Amino acid sequence: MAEKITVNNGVLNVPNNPVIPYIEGDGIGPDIWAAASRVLDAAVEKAYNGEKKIDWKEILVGGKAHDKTGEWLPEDSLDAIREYLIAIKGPLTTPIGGGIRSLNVALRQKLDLYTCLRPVRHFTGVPSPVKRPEEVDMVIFRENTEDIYAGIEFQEGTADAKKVIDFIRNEMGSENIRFPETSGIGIKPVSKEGTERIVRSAIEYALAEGRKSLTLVHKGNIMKFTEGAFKSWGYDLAEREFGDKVFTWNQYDAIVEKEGKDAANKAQDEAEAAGKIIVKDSIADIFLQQILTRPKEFDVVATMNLNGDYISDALAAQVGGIGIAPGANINYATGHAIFEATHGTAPKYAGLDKVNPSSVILSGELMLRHLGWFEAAELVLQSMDKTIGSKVVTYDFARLMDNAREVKCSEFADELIKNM
Ligand SMILES: NC(=O)C1=CN([C@@H]2O[C@H](COP(=O)(O)OP(=O)(O)OC[C@H]3O[C@@H](n4cnc5c(N)ncnc54)[C@H](OP(=O)(O)O)[C@@H]3O)[C@@H](O)[C@H]2O)C=CC1
Ligand SMILES: O=C(O)CCC(=O)C(=O)O
Ligand SMILES: [Mg+2]
Repeated sequence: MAEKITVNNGVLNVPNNPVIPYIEGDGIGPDIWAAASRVLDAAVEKAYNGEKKIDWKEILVGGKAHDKTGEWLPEDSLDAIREYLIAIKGPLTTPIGGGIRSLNVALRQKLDLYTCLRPVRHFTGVPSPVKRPEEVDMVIFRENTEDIYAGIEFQEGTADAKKVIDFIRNEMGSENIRFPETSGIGIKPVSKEGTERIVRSAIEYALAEGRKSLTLVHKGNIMKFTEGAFKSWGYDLAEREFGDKVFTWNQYDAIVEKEGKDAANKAQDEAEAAGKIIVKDSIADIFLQQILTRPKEFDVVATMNLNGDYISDALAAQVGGIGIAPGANINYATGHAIFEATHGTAPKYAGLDKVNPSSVILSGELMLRHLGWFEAAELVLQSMDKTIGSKVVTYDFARLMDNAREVKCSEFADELIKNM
């Protein structure tokens, strides 16, 4: 009998037949969801000989919801995720420059899914534009509820924009709005609480997974009280809450000042040898260069919303592209989580049964792992390795590989199931 997943003190209780809501998504959503759900079902069936099975429950959000109910994000759908805790979704369209605000962002905000977890690793045989893609093995913790991404914006020419601009100029005395008559305005909230909970999640993950370092990525030299504060709050939290489990670059600098560079290097070497997490930071622009030139130096990454958005697509390119980039939006305290691919609705490919379903399949793999269904998750990974290794791939990989056999989205799912 199908049952609900429940949570007790942050620990999930997962029955053998959990109800899991899914949102098919817009654009390529129906193609990739059809392929992904078959693969996930097959992995669970094979791993547990039919003892476990997911009871998928469709919920409507996006174009399909609007067509059927007149609403883009029906309250019923939100209630279903609140009730069943864990959901998985395809991509949802957001119009540019006007129209509805992002439903993807709204889901994250309404359910307070503050962690956007995006692991980036290379699968053997996947084509890449870089020489050593196997050196990329990073896990991005993107803050998911704040920053300029929160959607607090005032359109150019409106009374609201004028009011905000007048306030900034007249009450706050700022002369820095270059063209006050024709500016739109966006607000960038970054809080101590928001920073601390994402950095805490990232350090807990790094410790649990035996990772080596955490890099706080920011543009704090320019945006001092938002991105700069993220860095300072992050270091403070690491030292305060994780004590001798971490060694931070703050501590390194303090040793340099008192005892010199050699002593600081020695302290860092000792910390590494003792298995402590090295907490460091990097300014966002140079970080984007160094993930290309020195990927081995980066491991777990914590950053704000917009940086995390850019970084996740840039890193995905290094390991074969956005067609293979999974993700999850999680609130570790309430137990709510929505698993979703990093990419969007790729409208030009909608309905062609062409695109790579791997991002949603691997988001499902993350979900299985999150549920504690490790055997099924492993089957998905093994079969992905085997299928790509035999050069049976969708168009995105085929165009970068020699002698590949290009298959459709649904055929790629068939191959994965065959190879389990
Ligand atoms: N979480 C979400 O639901 C997200 C939603 N969006 C929304 O999606 C819409 C379209 O955004 P857009 O900027 O075009 O970005 P997309 O990620 O949708 O697509 C950009 C390009 O990425 C490649 N791509 C995307 N998905 C796949 C896949 N599964 N397999 C292979 N290649 C893939 C294609 O490249 P190529 O053309 O080279 O083949 C595609 O043209 C927008 O409305 C945007 O707001 C965007 C990101 C996330
Ligand atoms: O919500 C959207 O339309 C885009 C979101 C996005 O790019 C992301 O979360 O990576
Ligand atoms: Mg994005």
